[in-house]
Amino acid sequence: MASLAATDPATCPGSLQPAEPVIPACMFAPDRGCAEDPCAGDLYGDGEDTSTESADHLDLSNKLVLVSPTGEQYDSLLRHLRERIDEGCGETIYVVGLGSDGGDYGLNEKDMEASVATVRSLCDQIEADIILLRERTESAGKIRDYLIRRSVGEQDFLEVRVAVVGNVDAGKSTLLGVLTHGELDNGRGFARQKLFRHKHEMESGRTSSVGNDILGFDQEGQVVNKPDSHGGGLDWTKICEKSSKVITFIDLAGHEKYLKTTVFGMTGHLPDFCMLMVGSNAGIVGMTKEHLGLALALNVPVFVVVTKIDMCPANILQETLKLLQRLLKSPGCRKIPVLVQNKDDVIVTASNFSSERVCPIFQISNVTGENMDLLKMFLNLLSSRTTFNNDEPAEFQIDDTYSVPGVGTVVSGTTLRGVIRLNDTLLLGPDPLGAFIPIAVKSIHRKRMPVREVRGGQTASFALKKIKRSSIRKGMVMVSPKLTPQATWEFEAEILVLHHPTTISPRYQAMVHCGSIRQTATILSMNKDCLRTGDKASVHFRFIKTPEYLHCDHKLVFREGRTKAVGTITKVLSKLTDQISCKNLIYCCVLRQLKSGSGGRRRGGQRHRGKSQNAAAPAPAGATTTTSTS
Ligand SMILES: Nc1nc2c(ncn2[C@@H]2O[C@H](COP(=O)(O)OP(=O)(O)OP(=O)(O)O)[C@@H](O)[C@H]2O)c(=O)[nH]1
Repeated sequence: MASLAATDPATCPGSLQPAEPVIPACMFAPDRGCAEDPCAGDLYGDGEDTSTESADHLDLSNKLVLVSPTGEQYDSLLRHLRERIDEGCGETIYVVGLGSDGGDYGLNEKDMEASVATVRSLCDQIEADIILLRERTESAGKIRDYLIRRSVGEQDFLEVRVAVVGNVDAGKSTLLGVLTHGELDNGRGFARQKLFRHKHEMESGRTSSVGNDILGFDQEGQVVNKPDSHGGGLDWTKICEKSSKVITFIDLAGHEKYLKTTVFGMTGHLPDFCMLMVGSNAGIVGMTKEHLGLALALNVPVFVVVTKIDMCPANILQETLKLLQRLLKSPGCRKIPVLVQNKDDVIVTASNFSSERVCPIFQISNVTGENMDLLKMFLNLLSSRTTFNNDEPAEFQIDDTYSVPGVGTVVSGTTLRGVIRLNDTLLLGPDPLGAFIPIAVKSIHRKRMPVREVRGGQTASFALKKIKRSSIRKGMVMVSPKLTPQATWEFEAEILVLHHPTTISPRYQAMVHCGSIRQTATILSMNKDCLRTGDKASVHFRFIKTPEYLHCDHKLVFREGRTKAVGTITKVLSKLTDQISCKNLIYCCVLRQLKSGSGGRRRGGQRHRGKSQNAAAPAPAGATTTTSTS
């Protein structure tokens, strides 16, 4: 069984035995191969898992249950598989030959054949494709892992979003160039040239914008991307048509000066996973910890890709891996780092990845292509974390707007829940007064491909009827009229200050990122006098420019320069009375400061900018009329 400890430097050039003991990959294996496995019960994921028996009372824990199931057992197995596919957003890894009832593992040839025939028949019933991932031999025979993925038509594909972060020069753009264009790098920026979107990026070699690149996998798990032989461009429509799964990479800038864009990419583009890139020669430098912290704060599962192993001396690589593992295991991260070295490790880590605690680490070279196949296999096995329900009222968050000649105003973003169909009328808002207006969807594109509908978890662009681009901004939403949406100026959040040079106190202003909302907010009050790095508090915020559409439990990032806080919205103050009482609170605050003569003076490191006066001024128009015009 693969494990870090089993690494042989001789067989894996450039990769060395880490000095620290690390968790073996088999700890998470569905086969419970490690006797010392303390969490096997929780992480066990094979087809005969008894944990889902709530669906029915039948015992499906015997490895032979698939050989010749009774009618009742068959129905039960079908229900069980359906549930797992729904949970996995359209796919699951199914293990044949592994009972959870304590017997020997493995099936003989004949029983395996019969079991696989049963699984195939189950897959036919639910219209799913089945791909063999691996076969291994145990004491009583063979065990096989299959990927079962719901079949999708030409117009449909499973969608997984991966945010790509890491310090400048870690090789982010290069890896995306290599993955999506299928050509290796030359170590001097060849592969990344295909991705740069702005002239200055081409010249400086630095990513500044949020870029989207796609990688399609067909039903067999093979990459379908075929760059055009002339311009080297990718035909997204062709990729999507041929793919059963499309990975969208959200390529985020590594340089600190583009942190605002990076935070927006992480909050506004709703990544399912985060790929943290680390240059093996440079190690954990610059923005690496910052980006990791951001992903952890937003509860996005992270996997790490260590690049440039072709040019890194063995001792430096070892040092980087050691520091990386120490960082991941530290109390702030509480991850279980697992070094991925072969296909078994890929399957084991991918099937346990959504647990958020496992953190797979890949070591790759964009120049030689070493271990690229493992990374691709892992990407193909990742499943979306957004489950969707057809019956939920639709909600779509806007992260960009365009004016397309001949089409009109187009908005792009992510469908958070429900289904949006062509010609649906949704409510768009909030406008500066907090109002929502009815708007019809003229056409829908997914990855540049025209479609008739989009579902929760999918990104899309909508052409809208009779609306100017200037009246739409990032952070607005389009929602089903059933939701009777309300905009709000104020909210409460539990926040944790990750970094601040001095102290934060009421009237402090900073940029709030929440989903695709990006707006300055003022702290009106909090349950502590002031906040320092590491402090937690319940804080009352107020947007300074326009009201926004918010939900409780949404994650937020609050930042200004190097100051950063993360948190969760606990209360949305949308009622008129709430807001009036908050206005009173502001006046009291101003009065108190006038009396004490401290008005306008800097307190505890808080920054007073022109804008901060807005906070203490009477609420702007619309503040008292929280809203809903449908
Ligand atoms: N030898 C070698 N060079 C690499 C590898 N990966 C990337 N490079 C080189 O490293 C340099 C930086 O790579 P980029 O992809 O631009 O780095 P980045 O992380 O996207 O940087 P920003 O966009 O500025 O955040 C380029 O010259 C690449 O050719 C690798 O695996 N091996």
